[in-house]
Amino acid sequence: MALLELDDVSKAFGSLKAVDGVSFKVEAGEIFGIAGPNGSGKSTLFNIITGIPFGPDRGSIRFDGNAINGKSGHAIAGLGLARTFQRETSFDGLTVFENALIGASYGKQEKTAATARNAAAEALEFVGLGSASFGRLAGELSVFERKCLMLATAIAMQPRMLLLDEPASSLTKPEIETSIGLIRRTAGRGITILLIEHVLTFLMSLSQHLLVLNNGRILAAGDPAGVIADPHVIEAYLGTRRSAA
Ligand SMILES: Nc1ncnc2c1ncn2[C@@H]1O[C@H](COP(=O)(O)OP(=O)(O)OP(=O)(O)O)[C@@H](O)[C@H]1O
Repeated sequence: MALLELDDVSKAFGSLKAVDGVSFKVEAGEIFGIAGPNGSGKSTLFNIITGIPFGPDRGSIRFDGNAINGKSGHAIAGLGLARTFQRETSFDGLTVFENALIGASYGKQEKTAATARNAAAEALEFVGLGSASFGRLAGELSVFERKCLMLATAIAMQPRMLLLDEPASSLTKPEIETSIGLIRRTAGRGITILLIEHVLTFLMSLSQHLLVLNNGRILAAGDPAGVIADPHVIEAYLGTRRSAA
């Protein structure tokens, strides 16, 4: 059984079909990449999977055997599905440790206060925000550190699956390399990863499966090398993106 399964899922904003009849499966343990031009529906897809801030208009979404369409974002997170956001999102007035502790308080497993603190500390160390960073205010971190904090907060939830929305955006080349290693190591913890990214080298180096969206619909999906060689993909996406990636 797939860990995540979408069947004919759609979401419209007025007459705009942002996600239009999308079906795919993500197997446990894989890194599954999603590409597509600006406005193709990638973030909306993440929103409707996680229920943050809204679910789909129609279609079925199953996670770990549970129907999750229509459930609240809180309930979905509680089943072990965590996400990060395209823009660095943290509680800027709280410390690094307090942010991760909030993540650790969510998630599938009930945690005692001590277990939650351990999960928060371990996740922060894992992403490279060592104990010297714990007392810093999140709002004072660099963009890269804020992305690491967002990842640590999600990992502290101890999810089965993590949805990463453009983790490489606004990063320098060395930071992108570090981020690739970090995502590989995150998958190595047994966390299944669904990854949206514009930087194609990033997606290609990480993903076992690749899906390309265009105008809310699936343009191509499958083995990454085959997908990026698809003429429809080259026309709709890579033709304008390859030089920028
Ligand atoms: N809350 C909303 N209300 C109205 N329209 C929306 C809303 N969210 C997204 N859209 C529209 O839905 C379409 C898909 O947007 P979405 O953000 O999902 O695309 P994307 O592929 O993630 O784009 P990008 O790569 O630029 O982040 C766009 O036309 C966008 O303007």
